[in-house]
Amino acid sequence: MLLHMRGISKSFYGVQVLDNIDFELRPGEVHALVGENGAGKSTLAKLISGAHRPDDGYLVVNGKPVSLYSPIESQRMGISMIYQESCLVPEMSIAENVFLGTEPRWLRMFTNTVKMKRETKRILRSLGMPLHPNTKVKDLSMSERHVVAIAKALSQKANIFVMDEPTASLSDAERIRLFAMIRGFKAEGFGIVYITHRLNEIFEICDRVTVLRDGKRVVTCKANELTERELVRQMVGRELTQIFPPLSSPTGNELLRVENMTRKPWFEKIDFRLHEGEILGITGLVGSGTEGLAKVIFGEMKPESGKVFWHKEPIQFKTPRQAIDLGFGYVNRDRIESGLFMDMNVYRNLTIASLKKIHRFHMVQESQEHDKALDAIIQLDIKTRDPEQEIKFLSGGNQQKVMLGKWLVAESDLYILDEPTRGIDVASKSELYVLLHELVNEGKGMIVISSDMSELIGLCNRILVMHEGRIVDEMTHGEASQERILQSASGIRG
Ligand SMILES: Nc1ncnc2c1ncn2[C@@H]1O[C@H](COP(=O)(O)OP(=O)(O)OP(=O)(O)O)[C@@H](O)[C@H]1O
Repeated sequence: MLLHMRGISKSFYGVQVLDNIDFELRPGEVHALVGENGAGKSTLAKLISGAHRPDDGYLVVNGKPVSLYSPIESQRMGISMIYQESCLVPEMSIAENVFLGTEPRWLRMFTNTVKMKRETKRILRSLGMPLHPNTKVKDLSMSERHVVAIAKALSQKANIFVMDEPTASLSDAERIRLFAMIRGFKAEGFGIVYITHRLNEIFEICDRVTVLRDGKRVVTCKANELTERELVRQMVGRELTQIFPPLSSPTGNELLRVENMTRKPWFEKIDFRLHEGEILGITGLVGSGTEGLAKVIFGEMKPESGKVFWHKEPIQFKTPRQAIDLGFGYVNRDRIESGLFMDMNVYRNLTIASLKKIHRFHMVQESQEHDKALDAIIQLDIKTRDPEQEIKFLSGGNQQKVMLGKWLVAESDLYILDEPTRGIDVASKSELYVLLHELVNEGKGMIVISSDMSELIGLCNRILVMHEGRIVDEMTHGEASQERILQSASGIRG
């Protein structure tokens, strides 16, 4: 057994987050860890990687009991936590990142850069990605950064990898490459703890699955012993029959019009309209221009040319503040950059875009602020011990809900949502889809940018597909299929 955990319990400020958990990892196994937002998955992962110490229970790693519970000890024992790109220093080269903190020495004094580069090159080759060790991490794509994070783990001679939502920001092609790499690790006898909300991945790559619910282990079994429906029932504790609410057709007036909009190198000559009551989906492969388009509409980036009309009146934003004042809300795909203030409490993060409305004599009306924020907490079922809690202590999925909640509190009229359900569990997703429908039924407009094709097809009235900065296809809800979207996004059709 590579990893053996028995009777693990953990509380934060008196709130039990993990309760008597048993978990194990065998050589050559990918063991999925799933559950709703806040179920305790990341906390368990942090216990394995030594970032937290259990209140009760014990861990045995590669046959040795863990005593210190520190990241350095767990690294020495063969564990590596692969945090997407966040553990890398963008300004440093690949080789410097791979050996950061473990640089090979020459005469005990000087860094042996030649050895460092040679070793980096060898590891990258073995991973099937022959990047130059001198390349700066900031110049790499998301999946290349991922490979560097894995190379770093391998350089530390790890045989247990903990991956927390590793495919969340990867394209389809990048995901396939990661899975090939994981299969290689299995063949070497390495073990992987794999946390995901994408349930189809469990059947594709995982051998066993453990479901957590409210900090308790509900079941551990072979992945092929469960159907997706049963898995969801175990996670949620009830049957979840319909994910998407029925679509109503938009009948409203034109809300937004984008005309001949260009911002190179992101996109060119973009034209589209959005109506009251409409959910417009926009999709494309990584680099197709969808992210830049959202930023330009929200005033975060200036267009080179083109016009935007709001209720048929031309508008030109100098700052996002002007967009917010006009009723625009924008959920950025990157949670770190998104305008969440990690050291502020949940209340303030939810009301930050609406403070102008709840000011009186230059003072924030606290009771009004709390009232509005609590509505959003209830509507989105945000799991927080106390809304006065700093948002950094919320689980990832619950932070994502706060990003959306901010625009509910602001009572926005246009929602630009870029990957809005990233990191959100399946039950919360279905509740969120109902909420989005309620908003458009009130006459609001919504642009949903998503790489999840089933989400687009289930949720949107119309879908635009972008390829290399241009809109290459447009389809109604009835015309949409995964095949057509994929073909258009790859430039095969249109
Ligand atoms: N350092 C901390 N201090 C206080 N509470 C914490 C801390 N870390 C986690 N929690 C709480 O523990 C609970 C479990 O969080 P955890 O991040 O493990 O959930 P998760 O299953 O990974 O959720 P998600 O799917 O949203 O990522 C949450 O209620 C969270 O707010």
